[in-house]
Amino acid sequence: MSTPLRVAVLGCGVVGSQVVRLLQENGDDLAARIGAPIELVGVAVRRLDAPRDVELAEHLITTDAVELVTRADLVVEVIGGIEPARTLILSALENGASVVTANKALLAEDGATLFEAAEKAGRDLYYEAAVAGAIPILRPLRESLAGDSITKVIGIVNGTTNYILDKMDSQGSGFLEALAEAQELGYAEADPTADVEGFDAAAKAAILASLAFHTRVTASDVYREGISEVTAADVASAKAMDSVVKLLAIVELKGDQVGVRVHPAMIPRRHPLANVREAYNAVFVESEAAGQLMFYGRGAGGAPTASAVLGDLVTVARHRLAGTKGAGESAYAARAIQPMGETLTRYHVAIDVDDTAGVLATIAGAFAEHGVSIQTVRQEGRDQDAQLVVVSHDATDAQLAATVAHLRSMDVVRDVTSVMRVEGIDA
Ligand SMILES: NC(=O)c1ccc[n+]([C@@H]2O[C@H](COP(=O)([O-])OP(=O)(O)OC[C@H]3O[C@@H](n4cnc5c(N)ncnc54)[C@H](O)[C@@H]3O)[C@@H](O)[C@H]2O)c1
Ligand SMILES: N[C@@H](CCO)C(=O)O
Ligand code: NA
Repeated sequence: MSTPLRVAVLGCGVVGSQVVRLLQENGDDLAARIGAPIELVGVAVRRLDAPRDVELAEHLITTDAVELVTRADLVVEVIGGIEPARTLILSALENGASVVTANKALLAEDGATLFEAAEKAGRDLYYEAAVAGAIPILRPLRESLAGDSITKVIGIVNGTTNYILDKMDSQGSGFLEALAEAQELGYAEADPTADVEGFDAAAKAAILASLAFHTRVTASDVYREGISEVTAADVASAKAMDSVVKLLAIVELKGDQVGVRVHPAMIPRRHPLANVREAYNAVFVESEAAGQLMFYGRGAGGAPTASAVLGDLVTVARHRLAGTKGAGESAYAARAIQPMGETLTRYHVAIDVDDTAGVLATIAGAFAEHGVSIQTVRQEGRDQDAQLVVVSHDATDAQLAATVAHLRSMDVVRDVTSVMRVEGIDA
């Protein structure tokens, strides 16, 4: 066998500790699969005395990540966040190391700098763990589907928010209670705002859009709404329509433009994404020749994420041994981003109205005034007032937003109790 490949792991938290565990437990198999032994030369941590979920020889632990990357052939970055992760990855590449990272926040903010550095260094930068954890989705987009034309990717790509929405739907749990459980289980980001407000899903949407459409999409290009405004009333309203609320990431090709958005949406319970429970993720891909493909599995958690990291590590190690590297960034198409206002969406709107003659026609008139056609209306009478639940046909997001603003200003409208986009039913 060849001389050992030296591996440095940066960060020993939820994911890092599982990467270290698998490296230590599966060393012989990994060596056989790669064709060279893997030698763990160090694990960079923030604090030497912090409790860790993995047994680790003391001489391997260091707080000097900068020094550690200078003595590794393969660097695994699982610290997260922008700095010092970016500087460490750049310095690893400059030193000739191949890099594996799970850091979607960094890739979505400044992937271009990292990809250019990897290209310049002639080294690999792999990041399967960054999107949908254990699910192989980036490699299928980069490699298996490289000969096809992808038209749309729609997915549940954040485990924490899916866990919260699932518990609200199935157990009537409160938002904060479900979030605390998701944090306890290791699904949430260090700052769970990234999950709850959709930043994490938006970073993943940017990465998916870049790969699917061969263009550069950054986190700031993504239209983003999180789930902090989703109420028990929204969840109940969805239930009444035999639907569920999910946080969706949707990236699609619209002519020459790329639509890229993250927001909660109601989807019918019969839709396959409706059955994605707890912290599971699922991603649908539609492409011209292959048609529809679905990827499903654990999108968060230490061991599942470490599985994707190790898969990349084996790949980049094999490349090192063969004196080659994988394909770099493919951004030749340079597409513009479609403004959210021009995106075709559908709305579900629940409205408390005065139960008087002609109210239905008045409400329908408001939709018509903004050019929005109605698909269904359900009315429930309740003493002096009534609730109307309207589901629109496809209209631009701008038309729908204007309709809701108009409804809110009307005398017959007591309250607009739920507004949510609808996905997954035929227009
Ligand atoms: N947890 C998941 O389910 C999951 C899934 C996919 C991707 N990720 C990504 O993996 C990365 C790590 O996530 P995590 O959940 O393990 O986070 P974590 O907070 O549990 O672990 C990060 C660790 O890095 C350490 N650290 C911070 N600064 C450091 C420094 N300068 N040097 C060395 N160590 C330092 C922290 O002390 C912490 O232990 C993030 O990019 C995250 O987005 C996480
Ligand atoms: N915090 C993320 C981790 C996986 O990327 C989630 O909940 O999905
Ligand atoms: Na993945």
